[in-house]
Amino acid sequence: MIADEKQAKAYLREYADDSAMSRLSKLEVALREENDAQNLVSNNSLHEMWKRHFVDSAQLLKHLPVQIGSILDLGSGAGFPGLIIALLRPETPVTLVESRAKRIEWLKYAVQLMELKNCAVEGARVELVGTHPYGVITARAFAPLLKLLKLSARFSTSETVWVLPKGKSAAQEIRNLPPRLRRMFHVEQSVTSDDAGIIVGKGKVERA
Ligand SMILES: C[S@@+](CC[C@H](N)C(=O)[O-])C[C@H]1O[C@@H](n2cnc3c(N)ncnc32)[C@H](O)[C@@H]1O
Repeated sequence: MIADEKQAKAYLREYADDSAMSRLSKLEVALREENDAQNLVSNNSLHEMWKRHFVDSAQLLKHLPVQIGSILDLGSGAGFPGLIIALLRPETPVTLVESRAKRIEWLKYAVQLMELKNCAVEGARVELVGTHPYGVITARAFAPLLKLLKLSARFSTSETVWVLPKGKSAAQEIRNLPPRLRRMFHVEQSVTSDDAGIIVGKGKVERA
């Protein structure tokens, strides 16, 4: 389990070269500033930004397939997890979907600041985004699992991998699914909290 910011940086070092580490530092400074103007992340997470946001996002990489067509992050908000995944998987196209105007502006700024050529911001409600197949669908703190699946089923194929950080509720949310969906998903342990789980699954959601 990652205990503190020092361990969080050491964890990220396994995925990030010097350039990526320096871009994470830039993101940290910019996010602190922007958080004064809009509430992007909770103030009590600011003293543990590397653990609570950067590692919490980067840990999803170990659940992704080696070959991915492209990644969809729903309700990206401050940019987690999509912004961090885009930084650490520069060869993979990542789309961040966010509906709130100030957050869309922030995400566009952060993509530029971090010089991410593989990251697009779709500034719209998920319901209005054009249907394309994605290799990976992710979302953190976006919606309860069943609602999330209803909103994003049309982006999935038989090869889609779902990677959904969910906190304490992960196992219960799977139990609440109808049986045909329940079979698709399991919970992996988070490295940022003993209590937190990541819902991982594969396949097309036909009807949620
Ligand atoms: C609680 S925040 C989580 C942000 C980020 N994923 C994180 O974990 O830090 C949820 C975000 O989803 C966005 N959102 C909610 N409903 C949406 C929708 N239907 N389409 C697109 N974005 C949505 C909100 O504007 C908000 O920024």
